[in-house]
Amino acid sequence: MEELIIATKNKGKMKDFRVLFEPLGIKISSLLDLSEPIDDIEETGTTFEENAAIKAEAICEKFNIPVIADDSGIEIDALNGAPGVYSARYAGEDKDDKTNLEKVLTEMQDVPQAERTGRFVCVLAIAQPGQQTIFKRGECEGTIGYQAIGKNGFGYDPIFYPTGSAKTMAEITPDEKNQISHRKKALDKIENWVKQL
Ligand SMILES: O=c1[nH]c(=O)c2ncn([C@@H]3O[C@H](COP(=O)(O)OP(=O)(O)OP(=O)(O)O)[C@@H](O)[C@H]3O)c2[nH]1
Ligand SMILES: [Mg+2]
Repeated sequence: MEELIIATKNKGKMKDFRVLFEPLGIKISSLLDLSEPIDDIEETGTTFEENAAIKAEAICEKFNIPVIADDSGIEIDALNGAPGVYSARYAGEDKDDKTNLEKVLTEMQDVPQAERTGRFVCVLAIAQPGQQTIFKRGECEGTIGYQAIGKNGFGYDPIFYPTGSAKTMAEITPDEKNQISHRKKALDKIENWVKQL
């Protein structure tokens, strides 16, 4: 197989995927790497599965080749599961990582440590011409900090402490993140599919 398209415009996700796909010897391209510009795909679903399917199927139909899409986010128990599927747009349609995490920190400022639990969720959808879309889910449990710490990663990584870690997801290295992340766990479940491409 020459290359696999990941139906995303998120550069942070693509960095994760490059680390994850490298050992498999597979070249991946995002929607930003293609020779023609791709219109934004509206995420009208209310679940990670629905949105991942919308993205994967739209691009699979367009190019008639296998496509993976990632729909992901952070679920915070004290916020009844928010931001959830709205993680990218939590503070507005301009999808700004910093204002998103600042909104969460403000909403969480009076929540005690014991109630600051949450998880990252990643659902991968695999769309293939003429076949039913396949879904795989990975989750990474942790707690929400009181301030943003660390420069690595993206999104909510600077406020997320994976269970058992004294460092945020943005303080650990990309390799360390990709051993424990929701994205890695979901990808592990499709490794055999990817290898047979
Ligand atoms: O700290 C984080 N570490 C992660 O590992 C992570 N994975 C997802 N997220 C958050 O969830 C949104 C996804 O929303 P999303 O799946 O709709 O993606 P997106 O709109 O950014 O890009 P696309 O793939 O749709 O083109 C992202 O923007 C982030 O805010 C993460 N935050
Ligand atoms: Mg999106």
